[in-house]
Parts: sequence; C-alpha cells; structure tokens
Amino acid sequence: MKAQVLVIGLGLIGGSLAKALQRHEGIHVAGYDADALTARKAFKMGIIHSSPPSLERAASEADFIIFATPVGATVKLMEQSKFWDLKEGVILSDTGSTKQVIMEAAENLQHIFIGGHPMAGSHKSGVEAAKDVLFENAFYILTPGKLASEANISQLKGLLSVTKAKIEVLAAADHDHMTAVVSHFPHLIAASLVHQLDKESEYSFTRQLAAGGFRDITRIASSDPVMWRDITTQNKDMIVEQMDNWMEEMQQLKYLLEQNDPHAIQQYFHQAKMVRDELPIAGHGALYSVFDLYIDIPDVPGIISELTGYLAEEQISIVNLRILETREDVFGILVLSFQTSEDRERAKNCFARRTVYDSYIS
Ligand SMILES: NC(=O)C1=CN([C@@H]2O[C@H](COP(=O)(O)OP(=O)(O)OC[C@H]3O[C@@H](n4cnc5c(N)ncnc54)[C@H](O)[C@@H]3O)[C@@H](O)[C@H]2O)C=CC1
Ligand SMILES: O=C(O)C(=O)Cc1ccc(O)cc1
Repeated sequence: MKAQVLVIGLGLIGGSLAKALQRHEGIHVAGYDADALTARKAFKMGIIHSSPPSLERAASEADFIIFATPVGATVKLMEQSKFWDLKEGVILSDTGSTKQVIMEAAENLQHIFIGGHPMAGSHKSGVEAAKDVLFENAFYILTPGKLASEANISQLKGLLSVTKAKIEVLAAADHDHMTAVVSHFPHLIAASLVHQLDKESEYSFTRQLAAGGFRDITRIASSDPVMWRDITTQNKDMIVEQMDNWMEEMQQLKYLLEQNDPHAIQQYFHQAKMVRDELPIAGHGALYSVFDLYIDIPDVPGIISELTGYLAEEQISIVNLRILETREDVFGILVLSFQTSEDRERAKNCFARRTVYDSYIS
C-alpha cells in the first residue's frame, strides 16, 4: 500500500495508531500535535516518520487524515479543515470515543469522512504510553459519513488492517448508546465512588483500606479529565438515560436490602456473577485488550521480583501488575497483565517451568 497518512494528536491513541500504521510498507506517516514537545518526542521515539511544522501543508499532502485529539478539539479541527486545500479523494477519520456529534460535524464537510473508534486504551494518556500493539484483537468501530462509498470504507479498512483490530461498521447512534452503557456511564460511577470516598470524614483511615476491589472498580477514574469532559458532554443524553436506569436499579437494590431477605440478595449477586462471568474474555470480543494471568503466591519477601525477573530473562513484557490479596500465612493472588494472549501464554509456560506456583486465566 502506498499512501501519505497524517495523524493529528500524538497521545496514547494517535501515537499507537501512527506506530502500527508504519507496519505497511510504502506508507509515510506524518504526525502533528498542538504540543510541539509531544511531536518532537513522537519523532524521536520512531512513532512517526516526519513531524511537519505546518498542519495545513501536511494536510494538503495527505491521502488519509486521522484526528486523534480529544473529541471537543476534533470537532474544532474538522471545522478548520474546511479551509484546508485537501487532495481530491482524501479520506478523513478520527479515533474519538463519541460518534454522533462528530458525524454531525462531518455533515458540513466537502470531503469523505468515516468516523472511527478503536475500542482499546487505558487510563494512561500521552505519547509515552503509545504502543503499536494496543489495538490487537480489540473492536475498531467505523461510522461512514454520507460521502463515503463502499470502496472508501474498504480503503480505510485496508489502512487499518495492520492494527489487527476487528473492524465493524455501526450507526453513530447505536455506537453512542452501547458505549454509554459499557464505557461512558461506568466512568461516572468510578469517579463518583472516588468522590464518595473523598467525602468520608468520619474515619480518616478509610482510604488506607481501599484495597483490590475498590482500586479495580475505580481505575478508570485516573484517566485524563479533559478527554472525559469532552466525551461526557458530547454523549450527555445517552449517559443521562443510563443514569436514570442506574437510579432505578439502586432503588430496587435498596428495597431488597430493606426487606432483608438473604435469599433475594444472594440471588441478586448470583445473577450478576453469571452475567459477568459470561462476558467475552478480553481480546475475544470485549472492549479492551488486556490479558490477565493470575498467580497464587505466598507472602514472602522478594517473590514479585523473582517472578518478574524470570519474565525479564525471557523477554516477556508486562503492562500491569497488581496484588489482589495478601495476608500473613495465606497465598495471595498476583495479577500480571500482558498486551497479547501470546505473551500471557509464554508467561504461563515460563512459570510452569521455573516455579512451583499455580498460574491460571480467570
Ligand atoms: N485513552 C483511551 O483509552 C482512548 C481514547 N480514545 C479517543 O482518542 C482520542 C485521543 O485520546 P488519547 O490519545 O487518549 O488522548 P491523549 O491526551 O493521550 O492525546 C491527545 C493528544 O492530542 C493533542 N491535541 C489536543 N488538542 C489538539 C489540537 N487542537 N491539535 C493537535 N493536537 C492536539 C494533545 O497535545 C495530545 O498529545 C480522544 O478523542 C479519545 O476520546 C479512543 C479510545 C481509547
Ligand atoms: O482503561 C480503560 O479500561 C478504558 O476505559 C479505556 C478506554 C477509554 C475510552 C474509550 O473510548 C475506549 C477505551
């Protein structure tokens, strides 16, 4: 494939995409960021082939332009793009977490626009967190605009194929409904739980007790506030609808507790467990591709460095590490996260060969 690609916004998502697109032979990936230091870093890290000083000039040379900026900035850039002297046949796309407002903005463009949302990421942001394998096995949603033909969609799919993501075409409204349920509204829950902890004034020791469960459920509250401000305001109606559903759910749960019926309460948890346990495992249909490996470990000094040392010797990278529980004399659970299922399998084999500890995939 021979093409000139311009990625605008070189943070976690733009940086990861730019790096992955370099897997195509013959493609030149130019990158632009409003923050000149980020653009310089991206170039030095080999994430982009070139860092053009003029956005307008770089845009005029591109066959594909991908906006990977916070969705508020993306809408403004799309407005500006009307004044750029773009190539005939150029395909514009984005990576934003919302699609309806973006696609409304696309209605006013004279050029082909196909909305995009790679549904993989993390609570981290910035070019330093970018990885070319970020989108492997994740869904990548496309929302074609009115000027996009089947051939144009195929062209963009061809470009994105090297990300190894699973590409699906959806209507923008359907996308925003589903992401409100599984991503946007849960983000508000995470943030609100942290606020609730912060307001706890009676027992100042409470936050010291915030253990695995609280950390798991609130991890995404550490994400970039600007990005989430934009997502929340752009998908406000769908999120408010989820909030109404949630309040109704809480009312029912409150009633269940007030009734103090142990059987009904157990049934509530049982039903939730069944649904949760049957969710597709990450990388095979879930939103985000992180491949977790659970290892039962004793609470002895040096155990974590011993295990991660074996992985380092076998050149297996981990993307995250956490301990679910450790108490004296009791085995704890170390959870190691890997970027790919192959890495997880290699780690599992490595521990089976080199240690006596059980490791398993939940
Ligand atoms: N973080 C995540 O896990 C995911 C994010 N997304 C979406 O991808 C987009 C980018 O998100 P991240 O990469 O996480 O954000 P980020 O904060 O890591 O990177 C955004 C980059 O855009 C640059 N930028 C901001 N305004 C700009 C402008 N007007 N012109 C040029 N550059 C500008 C910033 O300097 C920054 O380097 C957002 O729309 C987000 O909704 C999609 C999937 C996952
Ligand atoms: O870290 C996580 O689990 C995320 O929620 C990452 C994420 C953020 C925004 C998206 O549109 C998609 C994925």
